[in-house]
Amino acid sequence: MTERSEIAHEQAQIDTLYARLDDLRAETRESLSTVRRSKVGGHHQNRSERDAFATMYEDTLIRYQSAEEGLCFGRIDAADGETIYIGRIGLSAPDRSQLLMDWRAPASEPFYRATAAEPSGLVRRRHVATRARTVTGVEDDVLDLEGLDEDERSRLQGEGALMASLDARRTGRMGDIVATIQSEQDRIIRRDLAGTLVVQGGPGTGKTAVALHRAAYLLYRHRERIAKSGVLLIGPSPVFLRYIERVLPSLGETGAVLLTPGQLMPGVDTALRDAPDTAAVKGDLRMADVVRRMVRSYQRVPTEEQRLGVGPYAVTLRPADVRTARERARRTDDSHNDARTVFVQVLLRSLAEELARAQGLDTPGERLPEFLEDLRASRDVRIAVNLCWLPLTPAGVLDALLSKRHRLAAASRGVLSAAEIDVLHRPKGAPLTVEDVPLLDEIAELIGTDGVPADRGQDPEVEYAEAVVDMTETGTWVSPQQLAQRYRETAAAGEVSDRAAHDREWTFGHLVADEAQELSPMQLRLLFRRVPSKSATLVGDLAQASATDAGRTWHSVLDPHVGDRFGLEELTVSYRTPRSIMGPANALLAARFPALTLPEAVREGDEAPTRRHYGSVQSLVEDMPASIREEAAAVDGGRVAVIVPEGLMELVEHAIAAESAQERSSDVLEDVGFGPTAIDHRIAVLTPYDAKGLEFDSVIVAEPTLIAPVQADPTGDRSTDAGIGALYVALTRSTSRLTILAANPSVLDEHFTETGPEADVTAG
Ligand SMILES: Nc1ncnc2c1ncn2[C@@H]1O[C@H](COP(=O)(O)OP(=O)(O)OP(=O)(O)O)[C@@H](O)[C@H]1O
Repeated sequence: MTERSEIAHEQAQIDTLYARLDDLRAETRESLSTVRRSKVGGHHQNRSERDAFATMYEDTLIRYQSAEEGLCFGRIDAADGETIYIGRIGLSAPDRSQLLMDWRAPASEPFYRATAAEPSGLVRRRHVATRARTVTGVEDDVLDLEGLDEDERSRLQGEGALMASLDARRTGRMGDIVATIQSEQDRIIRRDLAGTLVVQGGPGTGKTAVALHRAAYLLYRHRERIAKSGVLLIGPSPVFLRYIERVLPSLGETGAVLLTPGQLMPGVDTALRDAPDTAAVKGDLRMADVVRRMVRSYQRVPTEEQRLGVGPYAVTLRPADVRTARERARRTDDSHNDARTVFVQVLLRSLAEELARAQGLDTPGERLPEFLEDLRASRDVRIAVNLCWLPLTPAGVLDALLSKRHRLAAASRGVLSAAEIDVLHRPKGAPLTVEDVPLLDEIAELIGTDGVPADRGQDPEVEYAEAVVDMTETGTWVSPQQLAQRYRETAAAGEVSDRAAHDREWTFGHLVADEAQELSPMQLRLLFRRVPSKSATLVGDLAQASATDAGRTWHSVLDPHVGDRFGLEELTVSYRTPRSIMGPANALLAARFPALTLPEAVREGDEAPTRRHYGSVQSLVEDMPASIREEAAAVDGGRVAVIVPEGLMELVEHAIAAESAQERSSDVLEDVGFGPTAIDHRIAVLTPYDAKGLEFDSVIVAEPTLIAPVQADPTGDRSTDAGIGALYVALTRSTSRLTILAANPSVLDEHFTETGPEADVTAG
């Protein structure tokens, strides 16, 4: 058959599938309206049954809606003549025969795994490309060995479909890759739920894509086990979470909670980051000891006896009695605030004996309750008891620890050095940082209370629900408010996000952590507390770590948390960054990380990277608007990132604002974004940290030496390679164009050729 007749054949199939999808959607909408109409009145059980049905229909509708674009993207033909169509969801005909197989079903596995060398019982795999509901092309991989030579082409499956998707202009948001998952990725996506899995891979190897598809896979295959407890998804920054937030809804999945490490403690939402030396100390596991000692320091035995007034009488508080009460309380093994009840009970009992004696009695006897009440009413007693065992809040303890030097020194004695104590010390009431969150959580664990008032700016349920509704275009039938309300009320995804926001003790069914190389030991300790089963997927790249440490391995990172009980997979092909950029970027890294496999780019790239020299930082910044316009024009509607060292951010913002104020006609500089919503704009100006995990058609990196300083290090000690990871991140964000603007020499000089003198116009 010719390609045209093949397309016509597949069009007929696709038409049948969409017709079935339309029928099912109409049926579900009808059922949902019926349930909603009958929603008034009835007793509690009826109402909750109706709510359960409404929930089910809403979820089903969201799934159907999310499947509209690219409903079916392939088919496999088995050697025994059976043909299976593969799609975003499963569909069956009214007679229950299978029309379309969900990509996550076991029967779909060969679509992703089969190669000419190992055809998995297939003779052919076909990729079907569609636009809206129209078939635009078919591409076949012939898998029958008889029909093929030994051929390396089998390593990349569906090469045409893959390349088309990789070459497409970026939209600012990550999309799913169901149609073109590669076999090394599929193997990871379908790994068992149990245990911890680490996926190491260079920039653009699909770690984020794999992590998200794995979450969707696990929610599908183990819905019973993990949908109720949910999947916790951690990403490095708010802008990153915004970048990926549509992928799971586009796969029809809503049962995941997306948080940054600054949001892991209920009631706290911070993106402030400590300086690297402070962050390193706060992230060290020794801090668990320090905060434990700090909490215990609130359980004090006075050095002397004290006289306490109780109405007209006086009683003596004796150190020995306090010690006995403290021991009894500590023996309960309860947390500080819970054990305090026992402490107070035991201590008040002994004070009641005193009070009885003060009133001429041998023992309190039947008047005990009355004596206890008198003791509780005494201000002296209340103060004395609190001084011995104060009820605590996590924020209060942390603030005292970090702002009171003597307490910090006492809690850290023999654990931290004087220099480490110095970098921790800060003024009272300083705002909370991301690195404080695991400390707060550790304290909360020890004192047994959430204690922190809720302080989330926006309602996370409504925000998430909006993304789901927007993504799946279900707005006509389900409003974000309805969905968010349901999230709050039902045992579905929403309860999970609600609990995550309000209940520190909620435990998740699975953890997915992206950019896991950024997680400190204390952050990992917190995360594994949220997932006691240790069922986790951690994806990251040691070479992209902000804190460069060439000696760090995944074993050293995970040893304190799971020992050596974790699986390690490696991804080696960069789908994002072309060879023209990946080559020199890898060269920068190769000497520093000899143990790491640096990724091979799958695409050649048409554009050589550019490095421009300026006479001064000022001329570089002044020329920035022109550089941006040039790149925006070159990618014609695509996305541009300007990656700027933190120290230059203000200057750059100013230069762009000044230029765009002058410009009258419509100009790309009017569509420049900063901060967490930067990616909603054609031009995103980002710090190297915020650029983590993102990708753009064109990337401009400003003054690299402010990201990774050139070290004059005669000893050749590579451990001083600060910022190399961050610079590697910046360089590898591009899918096609890279421009480096530099006024000063940088570590890139030896790897990226300077562009000719015509670029040097502003040099002075
Ligand atoms: N099998 C695939 N089919 C189509 N596109 C893919 C595939 N695998 C990866 N990609 C694309 O490659 C790009 C890089 O993927 P991703 O962001 O997941 O990489 P990463 O390893 O997380 O990168 P980084 O470490 O830089 O954050 C994305 O645009 C992704 O959609």
